[in-house]
Amino acid sequence: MVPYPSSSGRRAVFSVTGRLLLLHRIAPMVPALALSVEPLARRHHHPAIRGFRRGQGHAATLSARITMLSRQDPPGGGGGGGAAGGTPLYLGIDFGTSGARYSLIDRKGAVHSEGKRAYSPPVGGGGAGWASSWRAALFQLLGDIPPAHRPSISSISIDGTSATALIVDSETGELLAGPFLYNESFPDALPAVEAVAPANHTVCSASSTLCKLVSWWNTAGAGGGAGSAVLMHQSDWLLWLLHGRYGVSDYNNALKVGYDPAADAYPSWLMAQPYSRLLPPSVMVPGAPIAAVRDDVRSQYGLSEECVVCTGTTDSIAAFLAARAAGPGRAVTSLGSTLAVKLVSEARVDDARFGVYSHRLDGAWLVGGASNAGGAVLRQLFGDDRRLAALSRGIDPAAASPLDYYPLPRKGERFPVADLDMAPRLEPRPESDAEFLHGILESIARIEAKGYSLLRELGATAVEEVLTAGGGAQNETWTAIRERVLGVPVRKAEQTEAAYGAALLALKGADRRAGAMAS
Ligand SMILES: Nc1ncnc2c1ncn2[C@@H]1O[C@H](COP(=O)(O)OP(=O)(O)O)[C@@H](O)[C@H]1O
Ligand SMILES: O=C(CO)[C@H](O)[C@H](O)COP(=O)(O)O
Repeated sequence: MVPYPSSSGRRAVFSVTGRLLLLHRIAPMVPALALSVEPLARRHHHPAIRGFRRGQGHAATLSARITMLSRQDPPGGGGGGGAAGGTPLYLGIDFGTSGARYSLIDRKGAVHSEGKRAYSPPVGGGGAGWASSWRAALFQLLGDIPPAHRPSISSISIDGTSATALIVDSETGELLAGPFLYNESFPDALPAVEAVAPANHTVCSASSTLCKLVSWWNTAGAGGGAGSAVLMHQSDWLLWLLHGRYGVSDYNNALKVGYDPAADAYPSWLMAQPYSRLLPPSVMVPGAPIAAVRDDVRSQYGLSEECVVCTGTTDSIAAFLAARAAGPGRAVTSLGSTLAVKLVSEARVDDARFGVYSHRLDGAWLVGGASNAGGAVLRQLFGDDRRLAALSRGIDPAAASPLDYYPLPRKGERFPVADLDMAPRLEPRPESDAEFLHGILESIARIEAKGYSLLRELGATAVEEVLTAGGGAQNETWTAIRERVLGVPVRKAEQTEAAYGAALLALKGADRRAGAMAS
């Protein structure tokens, strides 16, 4: 057995099959999550963890396969060279649907290092496997950062997919239930949520975080099983792995559990519910300093004692931040696995009937929603991105496709139509793959256009320009099709990765901490 370096009173050993098992209890603050991690992770002795229990109380054997896709060292500042003169650096990490990425920037916004890791759920599926994949990807990415840069990292922030939540035991750190993913729906809980929330409130969607919490509460929590259970959003949980404190979130992630960003508080109708005690009590602005990095993680990865972990946001808001769109009428469409629109609006608009909600960002309202039609269906139908790019080059974006699809990866749509039972529509399929792709790209553009016109109909500021983020932003043909269909200028953002937006939040958090220390 290979002894795991003991630290803060815990030990774990790798079994001969390279599986990480914990021999005895560990410091309660250390995240508890037992997984049999492929030997790959052995190189990064990340904090040991405890038995991983889902609602059934049985240890789950999970294997997270991590594939390092790429790491680019920036020209001139890469490899072991490190930031010149120890320039303070700010780390953003994005946990999207298909993978995790990091971006390490300086105060001027120059990228000193970036990288990504694809993750895949363990064989046999299972929600719990996602937590182990995310956790493994987090520590793999920290290990991918050039060691020479790490002491200069002043702050860290993480974005995750919205309405993605976990139920954790705050006594042991063990995962009690979930993760419940952003596009999973819990219609069983909808009547109970609609009975307490205002009509058409953001939480009145079966995929809302509140429906996920209430569904768990009705099956496991109400009977007293909720003792020390707490709700954590995906980015809260990943940040907690770094700082070890419970009860902290941000007002973007907390929106879909019912937090009111205008009042900057949970509404009384929510606080009156028995399950409200699971909610994170400290909901802060995105990019607020939380705490220093935990000693074991800091020493493991060579981070500075000054490095501070900061609150995060959701992935599409991080992408919005990266695009630096400013002013009413400016919008960012994230073309990732899904299609998420964010429009800067003077008026707040929330209407669960259409999957429309408003996020607060500093003094503005980001009105929008997210459709399940997006890159996921492209990958499903055309395989890798290179083929997508090659086929796209054969399409004339000036010609409108006569094909009328609704390209969902599976049943269920959130925006601009909130319909759990909406089925994909991808017929008739032409002989030519290029024609088929043209129809799909144009049909997703029509969904995007419908989304922006719906926001206008509901009272939001009219869209004047759209910047594009996410993997689909690379597709110039699609950009041209979208510009024709939307009827407003559409262009690729200079920074298309949400991780860059998370790094900007880390920069804000470092400045907030400096300001607080100075006052
Ligand atoms: N050239 C391209 N044209 C259209 N879509 C693309 C292209 N390259 C990548 N994509 C899409 O981008 C998506 C991945 O983008 P990303 O922003 O990483 O998404 P997420 O964070 O949701 O996983 C994939 O679903 C893929 O289909
Ligand atoms: O679809 C998603 C997956 O990438 C988004 O995370 C999410 O639905 C968008 O939510 P929000 O508008 O709260 O950022």
